[in-house]
Amino acid sequence: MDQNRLHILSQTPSIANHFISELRDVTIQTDTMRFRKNLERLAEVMAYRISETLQFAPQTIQTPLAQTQQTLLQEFPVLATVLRAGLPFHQGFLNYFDRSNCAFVAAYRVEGGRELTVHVDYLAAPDLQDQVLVLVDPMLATGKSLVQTYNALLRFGTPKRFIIAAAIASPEGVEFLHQELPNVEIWVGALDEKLDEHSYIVPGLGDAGDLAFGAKK
Ligand SMILES: O=P(O)(O)OC[C@H]1O[C@H](OP(=O)(O)OP(=O)(O)O)[C@H](O)[C@@H]1O
Ligand SMILES: O=c1cc[nH]c(=O)[nH]1
Ligand SMILES: [Mg+2]
Repeated sequence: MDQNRLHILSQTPSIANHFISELRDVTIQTDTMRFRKNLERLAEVMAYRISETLQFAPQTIQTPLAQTQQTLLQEFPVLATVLRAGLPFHQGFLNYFDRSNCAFVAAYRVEGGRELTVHVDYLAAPDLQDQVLVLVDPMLATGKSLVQTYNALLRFGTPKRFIIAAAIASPEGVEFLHQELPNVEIWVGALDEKLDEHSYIVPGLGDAGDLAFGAKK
């Protein structure tokens, strides 16, 4: 796998590993508020790490006592999020990139057929032309949701840089994204072993949307 286009937070031991293991832990994850908070906390760490790769420039700031030069972000990335599991992860990014414009997409996996399909309907986005786009979704399983979401977002303009941020990814999903979206940069909390026969990530954490917001009927 191309290391320049795939960044795995858990490869560098940090407090993020605690958030990831609590997300996975079958006992701790039953506390839905803690589950959402851990997604948010992991997103904050990832936002910080991604911020180090963005463009900064010196800017003059007036304190009550004097002027000082600070090196500040030149532009905030657009944060796009896939409902519904994406919401707590999105909040973590927004906590740090607090001036970002946001896009929301409703995409869901339709299970039960011979092949898993993804349905995209609601889409609201700002102008994406020449923006840095960060597409956040905690689970990168087959990668179909993210590829379809990105393709649907292109009608709002072509970003100059495209970053995907996920909590947990499968090797199959990462491979698929690299194939379908040649310039994508992928950031993940952890890269897991495989997908199971229902396209769930193993070991993974289960169904992120259900764990955050309750089982779908
Ligand atoms: O990589 P893929 O195979 O496309 O799967 C990943 C998608 O699955 C989850 O959403 P889900 O469809 O379960 O919807 P939900 O957030 O409403 O639970 C997750 O948040 C991703 O969007
Ligand atoms: O393992 C998976 C795969 C897709 N969506 C989830 O929430 N979990
Ligand atoms: Mg789900």
